[in-house]
Amino acid sequence: MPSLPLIYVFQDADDMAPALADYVLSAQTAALQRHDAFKIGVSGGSLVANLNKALLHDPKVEWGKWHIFFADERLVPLDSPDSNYGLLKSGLLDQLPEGTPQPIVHGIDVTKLDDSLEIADAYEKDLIKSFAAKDSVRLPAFDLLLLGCGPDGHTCSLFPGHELLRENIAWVAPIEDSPKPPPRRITLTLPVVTQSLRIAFVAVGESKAPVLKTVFENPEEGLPCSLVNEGARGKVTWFVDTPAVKGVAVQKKEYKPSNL
Ligand SMILES: O=C1O[C@H](COP(=O)(O)O)[C@@H](O)[C@H](O)[C@H]1O
Repeated sequence: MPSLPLIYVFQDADDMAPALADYVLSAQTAALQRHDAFKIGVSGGSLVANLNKALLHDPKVEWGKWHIFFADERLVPLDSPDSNYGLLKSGLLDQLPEGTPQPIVHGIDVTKLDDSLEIADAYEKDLIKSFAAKDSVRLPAFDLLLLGCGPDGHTCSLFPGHELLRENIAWVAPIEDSPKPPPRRITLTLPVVTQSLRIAFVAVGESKAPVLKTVFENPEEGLPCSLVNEGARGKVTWFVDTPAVKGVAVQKKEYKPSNL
């Protein structure tokens, strides 16, 4: 089992899309064989546009069997431009061809927006129910977690140097002081992230190059993305484009389609 993350580099987002689709579909196949459902966690941000390119017109995606959770969510109304739910809906799900079976999307309880702890606890209860982890001791294992990497190295709403990086009891935690607006959010915690069966980061564009240099060349700095690379050894794949790794010393691999 490889201990370093696999890093696939593509010319640009369009070039990346077929490989990303293939990777997601192979996770979907494995999940459907395992439990006839695909339990996937997604980030917001730039990831959604890349998912749109990869999956929107792919007939092999069994949307009706998808259970979509959020790796993190901002505590804002669902129709706010800051909502990760809203972004996924407008940026992908609303564009699916008419008649496409709809996935089950696990959003936050927006009636409790002023109580971040209550929202985090309710989301955790949803995970307990959805993953049948009744004793709430066994961590939920997403079939696939698709993550972004912020320019500061944050992923989910786990920010560099933040105390939440040490959270090892809660599965879902509130954050009231996110350095990136909006400040109030909930996030999966690191133990839940690294428990996932597969994790893929998607990072596109030159603006990601400085942070990816630190993530890959100086993992000892402990940026959240490096902590995921380390904590989920052997399960992490990066999909990046050439500008995102300009000047970064990484061992690039060529993507081999899974022949689905
Ligand atoms: O605030 C957030 O940012 C990260 C990174 O976003 P990106 O646009 O730089 O890719 C995102 O993954 C996370 O879900 C979001 O809440």
